[in-house]
Amino acid sequence: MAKVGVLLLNLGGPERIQDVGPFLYNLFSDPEIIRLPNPALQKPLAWLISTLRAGKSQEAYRSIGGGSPLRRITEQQARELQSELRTRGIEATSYVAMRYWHPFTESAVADIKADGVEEVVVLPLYPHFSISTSGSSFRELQRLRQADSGFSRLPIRCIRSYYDDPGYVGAMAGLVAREIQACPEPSKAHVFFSAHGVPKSYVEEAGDPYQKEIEACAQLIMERLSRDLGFANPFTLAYQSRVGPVEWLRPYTDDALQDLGAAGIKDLVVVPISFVSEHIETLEEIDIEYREIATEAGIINFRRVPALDTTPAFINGLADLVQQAMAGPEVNLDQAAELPSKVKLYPQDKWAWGWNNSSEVWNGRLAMVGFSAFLLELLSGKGPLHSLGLL
Ligand SMILES: C=CC1=C(C)c2cc3[nH]c(cc4nc(cc5[nH]c(cc1n2)c(C)c5CCC(=O)O)C(CCC(=O)O)=C4C)c(C)c3C=C
Ligand SMILES: [Fe+2]
Ligand SMILES: [Fe+2]
Repeated sequence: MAKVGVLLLNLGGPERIQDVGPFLYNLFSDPEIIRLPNPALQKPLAWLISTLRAGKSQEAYRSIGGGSPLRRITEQQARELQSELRTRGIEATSYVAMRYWHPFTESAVADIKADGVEEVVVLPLYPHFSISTSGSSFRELQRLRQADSGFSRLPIRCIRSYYDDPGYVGAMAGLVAREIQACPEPSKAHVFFSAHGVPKSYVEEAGDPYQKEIEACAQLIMERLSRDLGFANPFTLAYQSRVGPVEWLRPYTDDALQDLGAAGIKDLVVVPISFVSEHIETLEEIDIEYREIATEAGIINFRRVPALDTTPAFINGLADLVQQAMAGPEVNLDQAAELPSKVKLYPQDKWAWGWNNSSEVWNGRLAMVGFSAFLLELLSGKGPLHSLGLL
């Protein structure tokens, strides 16, 4: 039997407060996170945004103990998946590849090669595909494969997403059911799915299937709750973690919580739907920030469903996915990262008046020109801001 390497993809998180700045710089340097018409400006802009955001982010990481638990949990998931696969007679070894922090994708690939792995199964720890998450990690792996003939020779089977997989959906429904049952009047609890947001343009202009996969997933979890346990609770889906000034998927979680409070909802079961591990956006954003907003809006009982972490039903579901992938054809990284509709992100080259997509593109371009001039002035010490005594 071939030696199988299961490569788990995740985003990574700063383990100590001093990691926050460099972690954010890596994240904002990724064109799949911030898309610029001019790639030369990516790094300067990443530096600027990470510098501006670092204070707020550090404060959030401090409030959850000084760092992200993502590496510890992901490595635990990897160990438990490996042991489940071995129990099933599959000689697999699992590896963790983080996109923006340690252990980086390069080091996972180096370990795969050093261990003499003969075939690879790529499994994102993102159940729903997005350009900004699995898509970005697939592209990073593709770059490494193209630069390395040893790695590129290994057969590869990529799992693109599994938002509709019965194992994953069942594991989520099990966790949601426990929180509904813990409510004073279970049948009255309102189920509130809070998915990580993405900018609206990813979906509407670039063809990101993320929103469709999230909507279908929430529906499937509710159907499973109804089929297996007879629950017929009302539910809402909203999007959290907005960053920057552009429009993201709506409704926003904070607005939706206020609306539900105003509508008289008292018992809320909050389901963090895009995440399979506890991390800053569950522990800080939901448990602290959104809980406060909900309480102010009149919600009395705010119960947050825990993330899947190493829930046995989830680990079993992941093992099933790996087994299915191994039994199926090769699926390369290009196929895994492909978008259903290929739409250019910056199609509007013609000027058009008004607040429209074209004006947003031109605003972005003008901002880039202004930003470059500012950087040049900072470096050269000469320019209009110095003349005015502002620098
Ligand atoms: C600016 C754009 C961002 C997009 C788009 C985005 C999408 C996205 N992210 C996750 C999951 C995670 N994000 C995490 C951290 C994180 N993400 C962004 C920005 C975007 N994410 C920032 C700035 C940060 C850093 C934290 C902060 O300052 O807010 C993490 C790691 C968290 C940890 O514990 O360290 C995860 C995981 C998903 C699922 C997603 C889109 C589908
Ligand atoms: Fe994120
Ligand atoms: Fe985020």
